[in-house]
Formats: sequence, C-alpha cells, structure tokens
Amino acid sequence: MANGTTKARTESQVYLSTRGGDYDLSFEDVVLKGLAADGGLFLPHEIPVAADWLSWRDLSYPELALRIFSLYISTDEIPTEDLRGIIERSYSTFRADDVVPLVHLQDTNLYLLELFHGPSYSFKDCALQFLGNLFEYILARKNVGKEGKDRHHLTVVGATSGDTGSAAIHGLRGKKDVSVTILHPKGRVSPIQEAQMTTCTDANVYNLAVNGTFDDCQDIVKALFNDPETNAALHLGAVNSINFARILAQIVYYFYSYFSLARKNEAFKIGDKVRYVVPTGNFGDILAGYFATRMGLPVEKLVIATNENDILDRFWKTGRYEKQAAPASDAAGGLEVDGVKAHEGGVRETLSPAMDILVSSNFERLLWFLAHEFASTVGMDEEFTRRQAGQEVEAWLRDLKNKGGFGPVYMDVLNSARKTFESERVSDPQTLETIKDFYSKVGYVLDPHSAVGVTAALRSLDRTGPAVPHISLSTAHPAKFAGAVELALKDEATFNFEAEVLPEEFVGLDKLPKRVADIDNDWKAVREFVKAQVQKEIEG
Ligand SMILES: Cc1ncc(COP(=O)(O)O)c(C=O)c1O
Ligand SMILES: N[C@@H](CCOP(=O)(O)O)C(=O)O
Repeated sequence: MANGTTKARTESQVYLSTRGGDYDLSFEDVVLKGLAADGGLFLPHEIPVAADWLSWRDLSYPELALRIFSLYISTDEIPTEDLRGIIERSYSTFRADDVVPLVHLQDTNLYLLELFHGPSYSFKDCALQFLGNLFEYILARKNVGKEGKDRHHLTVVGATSGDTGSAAIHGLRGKKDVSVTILHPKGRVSPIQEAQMTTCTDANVYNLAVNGTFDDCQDIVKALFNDPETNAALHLGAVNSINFARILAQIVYYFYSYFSLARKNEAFKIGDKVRYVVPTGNFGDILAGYFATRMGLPVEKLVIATNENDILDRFWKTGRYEKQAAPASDAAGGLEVDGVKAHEGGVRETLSPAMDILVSSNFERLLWFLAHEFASTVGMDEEFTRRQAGQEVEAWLRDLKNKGGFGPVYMDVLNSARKTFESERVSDPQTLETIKDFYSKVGYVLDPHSAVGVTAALRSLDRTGPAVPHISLSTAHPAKFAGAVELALKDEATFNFEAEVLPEEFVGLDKLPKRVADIDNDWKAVREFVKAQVQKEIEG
C-alpha cells in the first residue's frame, strides 16, 4: 500500500512494516509512530550499501554519524545542517572525547568497546541522546505558531529492564511538548538503575513499577500502541528499540570502532574482517551490527551472547523460536532441547538483569530480512518479494503469540541466519568467573552484561584462533550492578567498590526523594494513568 509519493528519496530513506501493512513511509512518520499499525516494526525498504565507507576512517564520531544517518534520512525531511546540529548536541554530553573508546585488555586479539560514557552510564545513551533531540526538533517544527491545546504533545511510553528507562529519562527530561512514562518490572532492576529513574522529579517524567516482568512491561507498551483510540488521543511515542531511530544511531559505533581498531593495531589493515560480540536481550544492539555488515563493514561474524534467558541461542541451535521448551526439568530447572539447555516457567532472574528478556522484540526485524532473502529465490519482482516476507513474518509472529513459539524454520532460513551470526549462552557462574578473571589479571572491572559478552568472545576466539580480532561490546558501567560485581570480587583483597568503581554522580542517589507509582500488570490501568497525567500537563 503506498502512503505517499517519495520520488526524491532513495529506497533506504522510505520505510515499510515487517508485517506488510505499511509501505512508503517517511523517516519522520516512522520516528513518531514507533510501532506500525499492523503491530509490525519499521524497516527501510532496503539497507544502503555505503560504497564510500573507506573514506570515513578519520571522521570524528559526530561526522561519521552524519554520514550514516544521511543515508537513511532524506535532506528534504531534515536539512543537513539541522541534522548536524541534532547530532552535535547529542554527543556533546558524553564524558569521553571519542564518545565510545576502544580498549585493548589482554594480550589476545580481544578489544572492549566502552559504550557507557553517556549521561546514564549505559550504551542506550548513544541512541537516546539522539532520539531525545530528534523528538525535540520534530516537535518544535510541528508547533511553530501554535499555542496551548493546539500544540502537538508527544506522549512517550517505554518499557525497561533498567537501562532504556534511565537513558530515555536523561534524553527527554525537561523537554517541551513531550512527557515520558517508563514502566519497569518492580524489584527486578538493580538499585542504582531504579534510583537513576525514580529520583528524576522533572514534571514531564513518570515512573511506574509494574507487578510483573520486563516482557509484561513490553507487552503493555505494545498494547497501548496497538490501541488506535489511545494512540490517536495521546500521540504515543516510542523510546524502545521498536523505534527505528534507536537502531540507526547504534550502527555508528560499529563503523567507528572498526576504524579505532585500525588506529590501535598496526597488524590490522582496513578491509580485514572483525568479529563483534554483543551481549543481547532485545536484539536491538546486534541488529545495528547486522545493518553495518550489510552496508559493507567487513564483519566476519556477529556473535550473540545471551544470559540464561536463551531464546535466541536456542533458535540458532535448533531453528525453533520458543518462549519455553517442553517440560521435564532437570535439577537446575533447565530443560534439554536437541541437546541444548532451556528452561521452563518464563523469564529467569540473572546477574545481568537488563537482559532478562523472554522475547526479543527486534528479532522480528531480522526475521523479515531472512524471509525476504528466502522469498527472493523464487525470482519474482521486489514488490512481490516484500509482500511474501511480510506474510511470513506475520505468520511466525502469530504462532509466537498464540502457540508460544514457531519453527523449526526452513533450513535455508536457518542457514542464512548462521551465515552472519553465531550464538553463545553464558550462565551466571561463568559471568562471575569472567569478572573475577579480568580483575585479577588486568585490573579491569567488567559489568555483568559486558562479562557475558567477554565470556562469549573468549569462546569465539578459541574457535577462530587469535588471528581474528574480536570487538566485544561493553554495554554498561559496572557501578550500575554493584551486587554482581561485589559478589564476583568478594575475595579480592585489594578491591574497593567505592574507590575503584563508583562515579560521584551515584553517591547518595539512593537518599534523594523518589517519584514512582506501583501498578498492576494491566495495560488498561497504565492507559488510565498516562491519560490522567497528560491531561494534567496539557491543562497546567
Ligand atoms: C547493559 C545491557 N546490556 C545489553 C543489553 C541488551 O541489548 P539489546 O536489548 O539491544 O539486545 C541491554 C538491554 O537491552 C542492557 O541494558
Ligand atoms: N535492556 C533494555 C530492555 C529494553 O530494550 P530496548 O532496547 O528495546 O529499549 C533495558 O535496559 O531497558
């Protein structure tokens, strides 16, 4: 279905829904809608190949972001100088000069990409600082000359397992014409993460502690977006990685770290292949790596690192995407599926709580590309192929909803997933061991999510041998997860959490006044809460 004419735009600057209901949308439509009306996620019609990527090697982070974003956003939507301004404002808030420093930790070919130097100390800032400024820009443009109730008010509702929430709040607090309500699973985020969110008392920020899991929070958000009445009345906006702008912003650090590696390692030549290892939950971060790969970055493999919530790892091993496997649990609560351990009873609480996710939202986007590749073998035209891909994704997602899973997928589909990705599952004991090892060997303190990645990277290095450089993404600052870090390092005589890890901003955070409301796991209750807050804001 064509929703408008977009003659001046390239195919990578117009967007469709993974379930086939929307087609030909602009970047602004996609950023403001977040989720498609058919429940699908937005994707550009095609991923652009960056023919000139070699010439990007010496660009600063903001300059590189501008090059990459320009491939996905037409200048008739956001003029280049405006986009440059949005980008510069977004990355000027980072504590590191090069935004995302690359650190060589060991005598092996393993590098750590530190993505936690933004305001909320997690990788989410790389995208949410940008998204906050983008919303502000779009709203200012929409509201020129408008007053009071005529102004377009964006009602952001987001779900978090701890990091998206505080990054979104830092990106949106105090901004005009936008309010943000963040749902977190009560008692399942770390104390610092909870305090980072709930101690923000700006008038446009609301926190809800949901009696449920992260997946329940994510389902509530999607239910609100899928309710046409609520959406029309409130102008809902998304900060989760369902919003394509989140994925777009994350592509940048794959390219940037590749060039950083070339500067650091003389043996490494531009054009050589790299493995990226990504601690994975909702599949947004690694999906950005997939985009970078398709754009032309020489990636040997993308390695998915899951914690014990391993739906993705099981998919790569079995071709089945199932919330939980068949019964018959072993002593540890684990289950055996094709020789692969799974578990029953929903999401498991781990030491890397931000990845305690049962269903990975962005996996739907990869499924679309896999289905598209499969459909293209039939040899029909592009429109037909896209329609086929949308129908396949819709059928898979229907089975996931109604039957709790789908698959096994066709072997060709699984093989095509395996061409680009490998997967690893990392248990809590292995996570603790890695934190301890890295501290005792090189004095570096990993947060538990980054430790899941590093554990997977070491296994991957064992397979490839040391010739293949590995960049493991470090997704959060260790101070956010004091419990896991102190547990891992309790026997290290010299370790002192306050002196070595804790940033000044976090000291005394738990003593500040908090604003948070408890709420049932019920999307209608959340809808009523949000409606009432927005009403007050618009009137007051
Ligand atoms: C610290 C941390 N690491 C890793 C992840 C997983 O990233 P993604 O959901 O993009 O797969 C998250 C949350 O999503 C996180 O907060
Ligand atoms: N780990 C995330 C979960 C939400 O993921 P998102 O990338 O879709 O926003 C968190 O910390 O909130």
